[in-house]
Amino acid sequence: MAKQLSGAGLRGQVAGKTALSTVGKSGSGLTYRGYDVKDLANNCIFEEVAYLILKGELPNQEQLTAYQSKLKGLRGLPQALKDVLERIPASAHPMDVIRTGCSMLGNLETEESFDQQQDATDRMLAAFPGIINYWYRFSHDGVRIETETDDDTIGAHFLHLLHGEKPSELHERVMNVSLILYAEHEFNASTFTARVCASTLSDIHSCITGAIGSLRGPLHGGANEAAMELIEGMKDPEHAEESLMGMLERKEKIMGFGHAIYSESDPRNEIIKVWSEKLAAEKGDAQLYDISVRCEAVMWREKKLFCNADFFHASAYNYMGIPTKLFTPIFVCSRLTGWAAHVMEQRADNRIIRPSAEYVGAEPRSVVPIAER
Ligand SMILES: CC(=O)SCCNC(=O)CCNC(=O)[C@H](O)C(C)(C)COP(=O)(O)OP(=O)(O)OC[C@H]1O[C@@H](n2cnc3c(N)ncnc32)[C@H](O)[C@@H]1OP(=O)(O)O
Ligand SMILES: O=C([O-])CC(=O)C(=O)O
Repeated sequence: MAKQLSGAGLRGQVAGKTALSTVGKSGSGLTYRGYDVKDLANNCIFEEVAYLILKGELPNQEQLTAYQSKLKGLRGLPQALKDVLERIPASAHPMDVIRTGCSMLGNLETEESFDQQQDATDRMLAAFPGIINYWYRFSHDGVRIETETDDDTIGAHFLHLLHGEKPSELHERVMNVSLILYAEHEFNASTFTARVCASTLSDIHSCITGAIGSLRGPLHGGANEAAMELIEGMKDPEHAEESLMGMLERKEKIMGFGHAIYSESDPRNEIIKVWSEKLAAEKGDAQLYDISVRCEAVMWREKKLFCNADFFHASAYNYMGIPTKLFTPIFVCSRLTGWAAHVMEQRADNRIIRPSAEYVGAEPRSVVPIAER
């Protein structure tokens, strides 16, 4: 059954055209340029999907190899950017760090004309894992890491920078799946932010910086971190059930559940859930997974609310040793593809986005001289 889309928050209003993705078109599906996300997650690495989203078609082997080697060659960070990152305190939120890093990159390597949009996007795709991990490792461990690795995929590169060693095949695969699942999602809040900014004919770094700010909130990308904070406070499935029942009674919001468009399920959930279970088995510790499964059952039983893409990402990332505060920045490293493709699409057929407001303020009135107020 399709969700009733009306009311506040521009729900259900068509705000433009896109050829990039469909969300919930057949009730629960998600497609990128016509391909089912499940098909892509089962058969591709993230770079193939980034290529598809940014350039329109899946690459052949030769194109993919060339694209991966281009991205690998763009991983180094300018010294001026490293200097800025070193000045950001360890207490900062990594989403603020990546927002600043993106903005600083825009100062150093400004997009001077729209002809540079593909190259500027590839540079950001290659550099974002380095930006976030350079700051993280410097501020938390006091080390200045080399941001260039020889890993073929962005997923492996990210984990390599974070942990200082190449990840296992399983972890690299999960990162690829995760980055594919997060890559694109039509007119969600952060993408719409990027498109509004693009519609003023602004530069791509401004569009992406704004989008990062929108993704940060707990109602959007920040939910994967909030979900982790929730489940790590639960001792076992029984305790999870008890805690959730209390939260529901107090009418608290449960992060990682529900969706603005999907009505019965988020197709990304069943995919990442399977990988979370595999990671639990690898670790020989299913506690977080079992707690998450119980949360899913309770939320459906009590409220008909389902896990969105973020919920099982929490346990999956945790099993791979990723600190909770880096969860949403990984989302950024992926969604950058969708944001940039939307910026390009907006630029190709642009009219400034400028809706109207229903005025609900004071009736017309005159200024009373300040001495008489
Ligand atoms: C990658 C992503 O960005 S996915 C989204 C990540 N965000 C979250 O997980 C945050 C938690 N979820 C939510 O806040 C919401 O479900 C959103 C923001 C995702 C969607 O918001 P909406 O479209 O306004 O939700 P919707 O119209 O379905 O809400 C219906 C009712 O269910 C309630 N509800 C929706 N989600 C939840 C939840 N997670 N916990 C508790 N109640 C909820 C709403 O409060 C609303 O109740 P009301 O009518 O009494 O106000
Ligand atoms: O579409 C939305 O509103 C939020 C979402 O799931 C996403 O951006 O991936």
